[in-house]
Amino acid sequence: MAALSAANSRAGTPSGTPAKKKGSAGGKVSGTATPSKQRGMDQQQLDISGLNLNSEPAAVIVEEPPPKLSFAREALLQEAKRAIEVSDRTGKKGVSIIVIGHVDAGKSTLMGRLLYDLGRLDEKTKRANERGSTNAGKSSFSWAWGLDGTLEERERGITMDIAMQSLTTPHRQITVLDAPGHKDFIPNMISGASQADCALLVIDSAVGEFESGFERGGQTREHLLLVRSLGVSQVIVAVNKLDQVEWSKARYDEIVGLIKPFLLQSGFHSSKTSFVPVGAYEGVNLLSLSDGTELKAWYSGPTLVDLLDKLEPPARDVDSPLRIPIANVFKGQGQGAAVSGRILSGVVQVGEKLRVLPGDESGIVKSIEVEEENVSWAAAGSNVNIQLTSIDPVNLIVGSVLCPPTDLVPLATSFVARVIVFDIQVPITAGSSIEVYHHSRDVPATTTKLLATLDRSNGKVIKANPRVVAKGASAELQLTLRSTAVSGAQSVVRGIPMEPFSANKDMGRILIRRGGETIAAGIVLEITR
Ligand SMILES: Nc1nc2c(ncn2[C@@H]2O[C@H](COP(=O)(O)OP(=O)(O)OP(=O)(O)O)[C@@H](O)[C@H]2O)c(=O)[nH]1
Repeated sequence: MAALSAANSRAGTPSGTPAKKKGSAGGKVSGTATPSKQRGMDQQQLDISGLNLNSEPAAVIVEEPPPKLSFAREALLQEAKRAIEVSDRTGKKGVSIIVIGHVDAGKSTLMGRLLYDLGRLDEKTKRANERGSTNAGKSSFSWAWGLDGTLEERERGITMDIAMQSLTTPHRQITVLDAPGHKDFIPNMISGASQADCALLVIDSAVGEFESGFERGGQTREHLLLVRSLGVSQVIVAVNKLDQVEWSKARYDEIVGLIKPFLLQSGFHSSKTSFVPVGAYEGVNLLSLSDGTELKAWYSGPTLVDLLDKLEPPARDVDSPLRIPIANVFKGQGQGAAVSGRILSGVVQVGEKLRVLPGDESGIVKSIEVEEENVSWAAAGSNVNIQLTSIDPVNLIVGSVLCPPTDLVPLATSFVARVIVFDIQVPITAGSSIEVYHHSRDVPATTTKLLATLDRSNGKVIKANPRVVAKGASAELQLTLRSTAVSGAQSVVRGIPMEPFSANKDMGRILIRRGGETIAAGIVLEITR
């Protein structure tokens, strides 16, 4: 977990020649804290830098000459396509997964144990985590400590933000985003899900626990709906803690029987869903079934790693203009800053000038890091850390989008969206106050018009200008952003950099929340202002 500590490493997807292999602790780059250093950073400092509230007077900036471009645009595209083709044919394919599930289902334990079994967590750290968690009276959380890095997360025994790790299976290089299960942290989970290709849903099979996670208000359903709405189409369901139900096949079958129809209803294709029985704490059926005597009596299917190893890598939209929504900002002393995020489309190279939207500022790419390695370029589908120079860090904000100065993302303050309404109790009416989520950005908005309710199967209008939109409906809504200015301040609405779904799928998805509850998800049809 430990979200702000993010970026232990990033998805291994085609990118330029590694310039330098770095140690996992990362190094200091030109006096700026690199993302991999963030784990050790003071929490308050991180929060402040994320919010851009730093009131320190600006330091005198001595400009270093910006790096030069290595490739002309066409040559870069050719190089990227060639490298992707070679990597797909011969190398390990890169995929990003988000680990989701109800609070305490065992997500961090499962990932901590898997990292250990795959050799990514060394014996010394494992023992330190065992000692630390035992001393804190939380010995059952020792595996989770591998991911739950902040003091508060360890004290509370819950994940609060997205932690990022990478692991390698025989044919895949996997970036793992461990999402918080607690409902208060759903916005962090939304930000993580928009960087993922696949989901790993962890279910607690204990009697009563599965039920409370799956019933209305539980996070199992909400997480599944959210990730599907954000474009994730593959899901592996790990039915965990089977040791607590004596490895009962009947219980496993019961859970699979209830989750399967829900996955289909939520829009997952059955060929892209799989189920696996596991015991995360003991490491049963993660890498092998060898310790699972009771499980072996009735299960001989794939292990979790077998399933991870078959995940389909994302389609890479290399030809479209570059789009990188900023998921995290890491500021250090002096000029520039590092940002992390997923390249949704296009290719980026060192030396390139990038515009930050919203706003008028541009920066120059000083370095790019993918999977703990500095590379000269990176393409769509990669999760990157980018060091930007020639820009005041105050202009780098979580939720902004990096793009080429010649191909700007439209800034929307009012738009039409087609949405699916979740299982809500109070229907949506015109003039309702809501919040729009787009990647890592959330902005207050109003449902200015209810344009139509639609038939979910064929998209035909059922009723134009309906008075309300109720649960389960599909509808077209006009949404308008509201100002976040406090009273007395000048009211300025900062637009969201977004594109219609027809132009760029990943830039055209939104979620709508109200009062801490996700009420609808949808796609942007048209930007009206
Ligand atoms: N018996 C048993 N307990 C487990 C297993 N896996 C996890 N646990 C326990 O479940 C509790 C919660 O585990 P976490 O890994 O923190 O759960 P989580 O889903 O990451 O929690 P949040 O991120 O806060 O939602 C801990 O006490 C774990 O030891 C398992 O296979 N068997």
